[in-house]
Amino acid sequence: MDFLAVQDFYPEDFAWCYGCGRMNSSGHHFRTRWNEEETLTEYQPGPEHMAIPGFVYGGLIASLFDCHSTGSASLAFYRQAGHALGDETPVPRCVTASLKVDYLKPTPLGPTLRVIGRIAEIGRKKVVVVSELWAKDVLCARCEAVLVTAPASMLQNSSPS
Ligand SMILES: CCCCC/C=C\C/C=C\C/C=C\C/C=C\CCCC(=O)SCCNC(=O)CCNC(=O)[C@H](O)C(C)(C)COP(=O)(O)OP(=O)(O)OC[C@H]1O[C@@H](n2cnc3c(N)ncnc32)[C@H](O)[C@@H]1OP(=O)(O)O
Repeated sequence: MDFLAVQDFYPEDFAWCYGCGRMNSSGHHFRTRWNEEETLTEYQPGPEHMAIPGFVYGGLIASLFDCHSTGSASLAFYRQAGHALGDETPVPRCVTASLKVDYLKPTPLGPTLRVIGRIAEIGRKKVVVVSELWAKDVLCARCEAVLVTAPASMLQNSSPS
C-alpha cells in the first residue's frame, strides 16, 4: 500500500464492515487518510456499480460517504489525542448515528471518485463530518454525518462466528 489508511488500523474484530473492513473479502475496502487538515477517500467504481448506463448507483455513494465519515471521525479522535497512524494505541472505532446525503449532479461512472471531508465538530464522543464527492472537477454529492464512538462495552464478541 502506498499510504496508511485508518481502516488498516481498526482492531481486527471490528474490521469486517462491508464498506471498509479489510477482513471482508467481499467488501469495497474503502480507505481513508488525512490530507493535511482534510480527510480523503478515493474509490474507483466498477461497471457493476451502475445506476443507469454511465452513472454511479446512489447507494454506493452513500456507502462511500458512510465509511469515509466513520474513518474521518476515527482519524479526528486519534489526532486530537496526540496519536498518528502506526502508534501502538488502538484506533477508536465509530458508528454512524446520522447520514444525510445530497445528490447534486449525476455521478459519472468512469473517473476515480474523491471524497474530501472536513471535521465540522468534535466532542467527547461525537464528531460531525461534512464531505464532498468529486468526479474530476464536478461536485456530485455532499454529505453531513454524525458519528459516535462505539462504547468499549459493546466492542466485545463482535467477530463473525
Ligand atoms: C454495525 C454495528 C452497529 C451497532 C453498533 C454497536 C456497537 C459497535 C460495535 C462495534 C463497531 C465496529 C464496527 C462498526 C462497523 C462498521 C461501521 C460502518 C458504519 C456503519 O454502518 S455503523 C451501522 C449503522 N449504525 C448503527 O447501527 C448505530 C445504531 N445506533 C446506536 O447504536 C446509537 O444510537 C448510537 C451509538 C449512534 C448513539 O447512542 P448513544 O447512547 O451513544 O448516544 P447519545 O444519546 O449519548 O448521543 C451521543 C451524541 O450523538 C448525538 N446523536 C445520537 N444519535 C444521533 C442522530 N441520530 N442524529 C444526530 N445526532 C445524534 C447525540 O445528540 C449526542 O450529541 P451531544 O454529545 O452533542 O449531546
